[in-house]
Amino acid sequence: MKQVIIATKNAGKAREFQALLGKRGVEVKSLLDFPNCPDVEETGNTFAENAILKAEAMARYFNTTVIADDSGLSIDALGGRPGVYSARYAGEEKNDQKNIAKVLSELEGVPFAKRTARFHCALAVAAPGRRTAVVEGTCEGYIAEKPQGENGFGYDPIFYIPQKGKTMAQLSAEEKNQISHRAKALEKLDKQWDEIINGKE
Ligand SMILES: O=c1nc[nH]c2c1ncn2[C@H]1C[C@H](O)[C@@H](COP(=O)(O)OP(=O)(O)OP(=O)(O)O)O1
Ligand SMILES: [Mg+2]
Repeated sequence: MKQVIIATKNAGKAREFQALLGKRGVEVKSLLDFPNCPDVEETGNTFAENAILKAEAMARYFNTTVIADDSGLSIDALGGRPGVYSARYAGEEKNDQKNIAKVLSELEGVPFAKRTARFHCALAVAAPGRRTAVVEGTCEGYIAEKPQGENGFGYDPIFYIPQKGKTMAQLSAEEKNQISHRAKALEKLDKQWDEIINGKE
């Protein structure tokens, strides 16, 4: 089976890539399989910039093709925050519960119709000696009044999808993987997929 390294230390993302790429006949390794690999500082101003930073650093480190995901939540009533700061919104410890609590308290009193938000995902594909490719996907929804559901990760319990009448965390993994920002971004790599996994290294 073909293998690809996803440059993430986020177990939730890794699980989703395993499902999404498994369907495409590709086995996924994440940085959780390489506990000694270095951390990459996310100093970019956009999801794309951060995805490129992570993918290129890890492509150099492993000397092979690497895909990185930089993603997050943009809330209109908060001027697009937490955005690229989604993971560390309530502090460097990157605690999902604390991040959710901070968002909910900032949105206190904001009526449902004004709680529009979207998940963004930028994927960068980097390989030694090749130009890095970037694709992006989004998923539209509303910020719920309180967390609901146990599935997924991150902000999923407060991300309400009107078409489903559920939060992202109330969807099964299969359902999330049909509509998520990550799935949409990955679809845009499908035409290049053969080249990505068979590319010269
Ligand atoms: O499908 C999602 N469902 C819920 N929340 C999500 C999703 N996708 C991203 N998010 C949130 C989680 C984290 O707060 C931030 C990602 O931050 P981001 O820097 O890209 O990932 P990370 O630091 O957790 O792992 P890594 O950089 O090693 O890939 O956005
Ligand atoms: Mg990160």
